[in-house]
Amino acid sequence: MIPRLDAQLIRAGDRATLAALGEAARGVGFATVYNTALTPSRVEDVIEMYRAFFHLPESAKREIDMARTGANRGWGAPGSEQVDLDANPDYKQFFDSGYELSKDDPLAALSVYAPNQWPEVPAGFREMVQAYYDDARDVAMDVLRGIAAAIDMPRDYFDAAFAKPMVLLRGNYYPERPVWATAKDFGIATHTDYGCLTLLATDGSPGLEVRKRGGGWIAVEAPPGEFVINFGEMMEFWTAGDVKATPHRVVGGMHERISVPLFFNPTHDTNVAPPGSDQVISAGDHLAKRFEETYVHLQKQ
Ligand SMILES: O=C(O)CCC(=O)C(=O)O
Ligand SMILES: [Fe+2]
Repeated sequence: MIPRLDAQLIRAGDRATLAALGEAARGVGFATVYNTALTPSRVEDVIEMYRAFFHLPESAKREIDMARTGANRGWGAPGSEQVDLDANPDYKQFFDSGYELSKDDPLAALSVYAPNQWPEVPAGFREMVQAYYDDARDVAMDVLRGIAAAIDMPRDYFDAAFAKPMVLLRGNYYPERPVWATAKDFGIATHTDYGCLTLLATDGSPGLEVRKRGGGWIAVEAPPGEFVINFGEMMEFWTAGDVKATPHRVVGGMHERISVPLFFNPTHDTNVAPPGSDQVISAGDHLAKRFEETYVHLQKQ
């Protein structure tokens, strides 16, 4: 149901692989990819680095709490994101880092390019996370080129939109599902991602569930080194609904779990409206709007 695809075959333009990718993009909206430039041991190291960060005492994480800022860089406490307004805020914690512009860049004041906040410990956290950020962006760009080809667009159709991309890298930490959790409490409640493509690494634990077109949920698991990919709202706009942004969630269970999504969002000024329409949908406006809806400290009410 969820296809497993070889990233090198996507890159090489292998017909059968692109056909499966196109089918996933138009259908269930999820696939997994393996055999990327990011080796399993590299991904494991990154996951363990995030785990060490999340295991720090709360006081250390509070030092870089994003709730003290007007943006979304640094630590997000439990209950600080509400992705579904019909559910309670998520019980997960997370750490977000993103694209930084030089101070004199005309877009530098926008909150989608806010400066990162790094913890002092664990040692080497910043370096490891930044190196992963750079390499995961290349993997995501390659997959996106494959998708363009798979849906009969020029392979480089999306390239120009990623010059100053609002790419966000997140570490999610799901503790054991709390005893107080009700039917309205989730690790992450049902949502669609906001951008173009999400490249998700997990520690291999189960938890992610993907909504089937006809209703019901499919569990998706991937060990470190195999990535779950899915498509976001901007991609659905941009392809006039050809590519699907599929709802997904994590209810959470008996064991802690780490996942590391890279949200591959384009440059702020990109128009992600359907090609040939006279609509304008600014990627930056859409992202800022979704952030203001879902981060509790940015909600306006
Ligand atoms: O942890 C997961 O498997 C999914 C996380 C997710 O959907 C998200 O962070 O947007
Ligand atoms: Fe998601």
